[in-house]
Amino acid sequence: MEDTVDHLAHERSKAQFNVEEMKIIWAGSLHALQVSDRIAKLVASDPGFGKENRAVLSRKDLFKSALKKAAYVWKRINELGLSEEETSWLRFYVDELAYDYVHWGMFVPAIKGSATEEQQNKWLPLANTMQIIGTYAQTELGHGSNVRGLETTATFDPVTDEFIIHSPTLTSSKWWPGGLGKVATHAVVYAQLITDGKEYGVNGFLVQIRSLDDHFPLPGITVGDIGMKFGSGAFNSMDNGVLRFDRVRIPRNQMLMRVSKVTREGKYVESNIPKQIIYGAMVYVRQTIVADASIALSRAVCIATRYSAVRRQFGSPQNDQNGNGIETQVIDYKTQQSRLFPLLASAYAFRFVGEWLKWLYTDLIQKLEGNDFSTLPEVHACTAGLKSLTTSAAADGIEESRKLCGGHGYLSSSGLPELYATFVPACTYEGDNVVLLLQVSRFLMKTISQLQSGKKPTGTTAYIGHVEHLIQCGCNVKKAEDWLNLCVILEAFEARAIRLLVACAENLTKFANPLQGFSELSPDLVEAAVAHCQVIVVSKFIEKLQQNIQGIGVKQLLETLCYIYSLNLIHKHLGDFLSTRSITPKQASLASDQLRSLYAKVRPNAIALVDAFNYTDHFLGSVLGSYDGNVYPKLYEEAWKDPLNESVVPDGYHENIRPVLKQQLQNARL
Ligand SMILES: CCCCCCCC/C=C\CCCCCCCCCCC/C=C/C(=O)SCCNC(=O)CCNC(=O)[C@H](O)C(C)(C)COP(=O)(O)OP(=O)(O)OC[C@H]1O[C@@H](n2cnc3c(N)ncnc32)[C@H](O)[C@@H]1OP(=O)(O)O
Ligand SMILES: Cc1cc2nc3c(=O)[nH]c(=O)nc-3n(C[C@H](O)[C@H](O)[C@H](O)COP(=O)(O)OP(=O)(O)OC[C@H]3O[C@@H](n4cnc5c(N)ncnc54)[C@H](O)[C@@H]3O)c2cc1C
Repeated sequence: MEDTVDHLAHERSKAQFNVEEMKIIWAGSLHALQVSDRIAKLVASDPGFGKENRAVLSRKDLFKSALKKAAYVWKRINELGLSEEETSWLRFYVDELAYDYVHWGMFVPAIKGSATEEQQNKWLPLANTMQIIGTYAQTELGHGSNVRGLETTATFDPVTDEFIIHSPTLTSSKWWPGGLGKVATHAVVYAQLITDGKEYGVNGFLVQIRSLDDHFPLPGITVGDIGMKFGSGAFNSMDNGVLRFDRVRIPRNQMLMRVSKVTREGKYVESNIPKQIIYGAMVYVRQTIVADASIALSRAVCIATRYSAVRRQFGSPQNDQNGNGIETQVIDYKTQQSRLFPLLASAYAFRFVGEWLKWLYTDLIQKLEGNDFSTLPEVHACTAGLKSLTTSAAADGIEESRKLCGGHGYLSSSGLPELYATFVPACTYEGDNVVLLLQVSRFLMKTISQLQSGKKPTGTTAYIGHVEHLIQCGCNVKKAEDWLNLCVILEAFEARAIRLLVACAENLTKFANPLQGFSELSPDLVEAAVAHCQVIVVSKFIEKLQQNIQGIGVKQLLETLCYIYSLNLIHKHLGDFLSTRSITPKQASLASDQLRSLYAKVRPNAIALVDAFNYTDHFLGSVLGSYDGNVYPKLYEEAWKDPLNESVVPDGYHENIRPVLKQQLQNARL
């Protein structure tokens, strides 16, 4: 008989804030909550979107199942006439990685960002109706981070008015593009443009790779899948691919020509649009990955928090002297709280910074339409830095959540192993996280050097303009409660960041060769970039608190989470804060005292804070994290579904177990 008891009801009754209002804050608006909730329920109730145990499927079955779901997604979108907003929620809740992620997430944005209006008019209707399926073919076997080092060539032939796309070496083979291996019919291919015997750097080209009639590769094209990836399920439903060109010809007008073009005569012509716009699809996706990080982390934290409230270990004050009675909920252990609650706070922090980053990106797009490119460097630095910071923290946080669930967290049915395996490559794709932080530090060093010429930093670097104050200011905290001041916290973060940045800038001047200096100091530069990105996250959390926040207790809880996020970072990066004298050892110890009180404030609200994510059991896909907390029957039931339990005596018994046992028996008799 099905258990309908809510095992977490008592926990829910302890909440000191309005959960429904918090749901609105998490979703971004009442409208967003209503739409997402409606689509989540639609997905959860449709058997076509049922989640099989992906971990036990063979690669081929996994891939076939992802194809089937992607086709069903497309069918339902069309049948239901879903809007763009509803469609993205649908994909989100279906939660199955397939070629369509790269088609919509990169191929279409690359065309929108780098193609001329005429080219967009031709290609976007085809892509938007999926008459063609595209991928983003930039990375090669030999080069991923170093985009300028790509080896694929696109040589203009003025006789036929065509480009010849060629893979001159093994290392020039395109390697990794999602959806390329088995599905994509087209690709935006990044290649070195050559015309009139001269090289003009990397540009994008729209290339058809498979026949639209029989799906065979077109002449001159070699294409396939690059093989199994990390973990069970996870990215293995995606056909990341390899692609080689043997002098494949495409019409000249399939070069994406918004930024620069090649004329009929073969002349390379640059526009006044910055060349970096061809990297625009990456900026777009990095911004979306920050939102992914908050989702992935909140999902793991939701599972770990609910399970921690259900799981009991060891005695409690209510026990009798024999240790019998109610055991302690593991969420009540202070060590569990000090590991779990900062992750909960980070999930909220990343949600808010992601929301702000989306605004910053939208603002950039509006400015670009008016040929205003002024904010591009800052948007590049923010998207690169925040993508790096949030994905690294989320990946670590998912793994910590697994450990917080003890042994059961290691079971596939906990949902955590696959969540980790699916999310961890976000630290690499769309730019290796260290490489991206080096981009941020390059931008920051430039900002600092421009101070001397009187240029006033703006936006996220505005605090750098207060360098004199921040270099010499001291933190005023004298007792633990003094840390409950957002201005004090923000100033400590700004002081630490600027002191690290200025130290890097000063050290760089000691090198005659700036490039050598940059390389020599790169570990310090990365640390300074992280400190700067943390200033952004903390300040955007604080800005969120200044908005009109409705609902009993909601603002107070968010403030508590903001303090936990910040003070825990101080605790984690204590070396930086102390070595830059941004705080004293005594203040560091007061921050730890304050953190303990903050954890106590979160404790009664923990379950309600994860309920506010509004995740369905279908989306969570975890026997440990289900809403009702009915963990043990679900774990037990799930175990019996494993293919190994289909027979009582396993396949292979007669060949490989019985002979061993027999041997043991004979040895014993001798
Ligand atoms: C689903 C299964 C169930 C499991 C559960 C899962 C649930 C989990 C929940 C959520 C998870 C959701 C997961 C979703 C998954 C989605 C699928 C994702 C698909 C992934 C697709 C990936 C695609 C890719 O990776 S595409 C390839 C990306 N490649 C890179 O990023 C390369 C990185 N390298 C570079 O960007 C550059 O080469 C460089 C910037 C590092 C260096 O370039 P270079 O030109 O040499 O640079 P430099 O000289 O330093 O710079 C020149 C100036 O240009 C400026 N600049 C550089 N880049 C940019 C830019 N992008 N925009 C603007 N400006 C830029 C730079 O600052 C310099 O400026 P300056 O003024 O001269 O200083
Ligand atoms: C799941 C997945 C999906 C992907 N999808 C796509 C796709 O759809 N399309 C596509 O084109 N690509 C895709 N990629 C490729 C991805 O973009 C690259 O792997 C990524 O940009 C990193 O490049 P790399 O592999 O060359 O790493 P490398 O640059 O070789 O990095 C190796 C190591 O070197 C370090 N390093 C490199 N350069 C520097 C430096 N200058 N200073 C200091 N350290 C450095 C890095 O930090 C790292 O530790 C995907 C990758 C993955 C894992």
